[in-house]
Amino acid sequence: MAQVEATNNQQPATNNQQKIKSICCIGAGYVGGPTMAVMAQRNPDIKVTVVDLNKQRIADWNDADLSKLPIFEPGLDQVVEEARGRNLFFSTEVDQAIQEAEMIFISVNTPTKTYGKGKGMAADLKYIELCARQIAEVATTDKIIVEKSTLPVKTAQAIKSILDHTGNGVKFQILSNPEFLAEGTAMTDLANPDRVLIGGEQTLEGKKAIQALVDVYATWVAKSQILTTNIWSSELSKLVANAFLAQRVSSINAISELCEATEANVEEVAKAIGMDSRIGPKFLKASVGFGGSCFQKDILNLVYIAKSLGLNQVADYWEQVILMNNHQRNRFANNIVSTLYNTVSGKKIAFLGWAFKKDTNDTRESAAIYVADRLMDERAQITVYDPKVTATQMQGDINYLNTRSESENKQYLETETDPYKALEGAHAIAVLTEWDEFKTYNWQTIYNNMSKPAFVFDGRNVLDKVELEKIGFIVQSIGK
Ligand SMILES: NC(=O)c1ccc[n+]([C@@H]2O[C@H](COP(=O)([O-])OP(=O)(O)OC[C@H]3O[C@@H](n4cnc5c(N)ncnc54)[C@H](O)[C@@H]3O)[C@@H](O)[C@H]2O)c1
Ligand SMILES: O=c1ccn([C@@H]2O[C@H](COP(=O)(O)OP(=O)(O)O[C@H]3O[C@H](CO)[C@@H](O)[C@H](O)[C@H]3O)[C@@H](O)[C@H]2O)c(=O)[nH]1
Repeated sequence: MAQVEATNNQQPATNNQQKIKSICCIGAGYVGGPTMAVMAQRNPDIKVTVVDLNKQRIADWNDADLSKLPIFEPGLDQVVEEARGRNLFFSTEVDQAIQEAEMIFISVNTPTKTYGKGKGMAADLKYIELCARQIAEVATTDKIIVEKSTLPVKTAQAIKSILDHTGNGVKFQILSNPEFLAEGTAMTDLANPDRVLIGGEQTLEGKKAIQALVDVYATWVAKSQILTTNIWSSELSKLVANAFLAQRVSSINAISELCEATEANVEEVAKAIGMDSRIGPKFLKASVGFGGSCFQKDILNLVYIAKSLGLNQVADYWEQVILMNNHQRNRFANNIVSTLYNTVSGKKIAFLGWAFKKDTNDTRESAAIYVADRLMDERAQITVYDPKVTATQMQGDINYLNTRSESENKQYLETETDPYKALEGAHAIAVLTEWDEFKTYNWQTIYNNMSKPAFVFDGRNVLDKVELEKIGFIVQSIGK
């Protein structure tokens, strides 16, 4: 990123610089909601309207009871409470919000395609295109369009082409402003970002648009942290950032298997290599595998782009990050089966955690889903406790895989809202998410109520192995 072209983000706004007064964000999801809440909180003079087609989602954002917000994110409720109704609004009136806004963020989902060309790899841009068409149809005044969603490099060209062919004289500037927040820490990431990246056309009009967005962020982000680039560098940097992060997780997970085979300890290895300032200590936590809506989707997208350009070695290199992650999940599930004397049929396996990481209710691509599916194939009886994920969500996640009928899934997958009940009578416990509360449980009571031998498979290395072994558990961790 240090190599990308820097522009004039240190310069103050000139007299003819546009000062944004009204923002609309299309998409009230995990990104649109928290991002706009912070933007509104930090810019009380700007009216920020977040719109979505999903009526229930908008109703939940407007719920007077802040515990009903559609997204669980520590600290989000306070920010919403401060700004909502003042200059932050959630609405289903998409056309009206588009018309009123000078700047429109597109923050809709860009999932992996499930059909046609690029199926299983390319990003599905149908929601993005729909937004562009709707803006083109409705807009009567000039607008700055901001790509907030994660998009393949060169998407701005397609958006521009749609917008520029309206024939009604309205002028659009397209910016790329990818979001780097991580779920569970979204509010601190947004309040104090490592960097804000803004890409735009390197023309006078493009630079003005970039400056208008820089000014929105500059009310709370130091200008030195606001990086402006050409639009393609910005689009591509988002995919590359996720690929590098995921690559670190797959790298340490690959080493975890080597550690298990050699009596090395992956945490000691991670510490030893992480103290090298060139490597750094972050994102070296071995686990049952990464999940989340972004890593897999974005790497597949990168792989697809490379393949489309005939860059097969580049594609293969990055695809390996995904293959290693799939391997790590399978390895974890297979190890449970082999340790439990090669059969889990009819045995109760209790899962602690279903979310893809702690402090979120998001389950997209969570390793828990794949581990459960594998164990259900072996006819294990799974009981899950997660402090934030609902039973409906868990059933939906398993049904989405289409491995077996919904009624069979119901038969093999149960949910408990009390962790001690979930663990009672279990043959084995599998820790799938690193929720802090798991460390505080009374493990002696849990042991007393389990079938013996009592196994723990700690897919997150969060429990105290030595203490659990003292109680009598047989504990298997990752990479040690
Ligand atoms: N989740 C994250 O942590 C994260 C972080 C950085 C970037 N991103 C990227 O941000 C984008 C959004 O991700 P998300 O997790 O917020 O998705 P999401 O599914 O939680 O939210 C997207 C929302 O857009 C709405 N929507 C879709 N089409 C619409 C339309 N035409 N008009 C109005 N609303 C529409 C959907 O109803 C949905 O509520 C994706 O490209 C993702 O890759 C996500
Ligand atoms: O050392 C680590 C770090 C993470 N993980 C796992 O990796 C996944 C992703 O974690 P994280 O990156 O913290 O959460 P996300 O919300 O998916 O955030 C990533 O994806 C977002 C969407 O693009 C980006 O904005 C963020 O910068 C990027 O960190 C989770 O399952 C984690 O448990 C590990 O197993 N070991």
